[in-house]
Amino acid sequence: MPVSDSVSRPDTDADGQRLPINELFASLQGEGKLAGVPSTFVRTSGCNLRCWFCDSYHTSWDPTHAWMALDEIVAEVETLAPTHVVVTGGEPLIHGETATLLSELADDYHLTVETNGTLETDAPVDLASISPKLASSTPTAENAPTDTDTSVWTERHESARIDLDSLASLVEHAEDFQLKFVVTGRDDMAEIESLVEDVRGVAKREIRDSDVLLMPEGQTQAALAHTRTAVAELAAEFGYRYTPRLHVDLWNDAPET
Ligand SMILES: C[S@@+](CC[C@H](N)C(=O)[O-])C[C@H]1O[C@@H](n2cnc3c(N)ncnc32)[C@H](O)[C@@H]1O
Ligand SMILES: Nc1nc2[nH]cc(C(=O)O)c2c(=O)[nH]1
Ligand code: SF4
Ligand SMILES: [Mg+2]
Repeated sequence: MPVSDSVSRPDTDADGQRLPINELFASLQGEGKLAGVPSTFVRTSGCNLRCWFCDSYHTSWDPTHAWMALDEIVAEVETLAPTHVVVTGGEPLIHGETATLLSELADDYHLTVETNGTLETDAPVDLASISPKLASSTPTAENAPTDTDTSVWTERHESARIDLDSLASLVEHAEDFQLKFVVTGRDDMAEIESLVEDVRGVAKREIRDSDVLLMPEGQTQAALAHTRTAVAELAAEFGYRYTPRLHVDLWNDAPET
């Protein structure tokens, strides 16, 4: 269960269901099995985790957003050209309304959900893009992207970051899935191997090595320059797939890309 999404809901809900939207834009899918595919991104705000490296700081550590009615979101998606929609965050599955949005889009769009894998959904999903968070993602006083005391999040993040039942449910539920790990270096590999085996043990669906993707940690082109070659070589060595971060290669850390 989410421990806190850091998003206070408005008092009234006269306009029907709404979601806190941080940004909504068309770009190319930059990560994973569909890298390069023109896609519309709907980024919800609020997260139940606090990765120290989060590249969407304004949806997790310091959430900002406009409350948009689901009809408004669908209308905005319809003004954009892509036939693929990526619902991301923050953690989109902390909001029950995300399932309604996905249902409303399902007939007309290919739907990817980017999720940290701690929550289940019964919504229609074509690609569950699951990014389980490793021990190396846990915030500490040294690495947290804020000066305020984050010790409460060190504990919350560490205790909430892996939920095997949710991981298995997401793997089983969607048309297709990927397990997309953010890799900081070789020290992450033992945990990845053991977690993949654990999920294989509970999921009633085959998880091929080609469903396991290693993605270099890095929010900027300069940071990725330090990680991508080593992570690509780890993928080759362990037999997993490598995914670039095309959007960072192309547009660095610009918003709405
Ligand atoms: C901002 S998250 C939102 C979705 C969800 N909360 C999650 O973590 O999967 C979108 C994707 O960016 C990845 N990500 C976030 N910060 C990153 C970083 N510094 N380097 C590489 N990938 C990162 C996440 O692992 C996830 O795959
Ligand atoms: N171009 C682009 N591709 C992405 N794939 C996953 C993203 C995300 O933030 O979830 C993302 C993103 O922010 N931009
Ligand atoms: S789970 Fe996703 S949105 Fe939440 S802090 Fe980690 S990378 Fe950011
Ligand atoms: Mg992103």
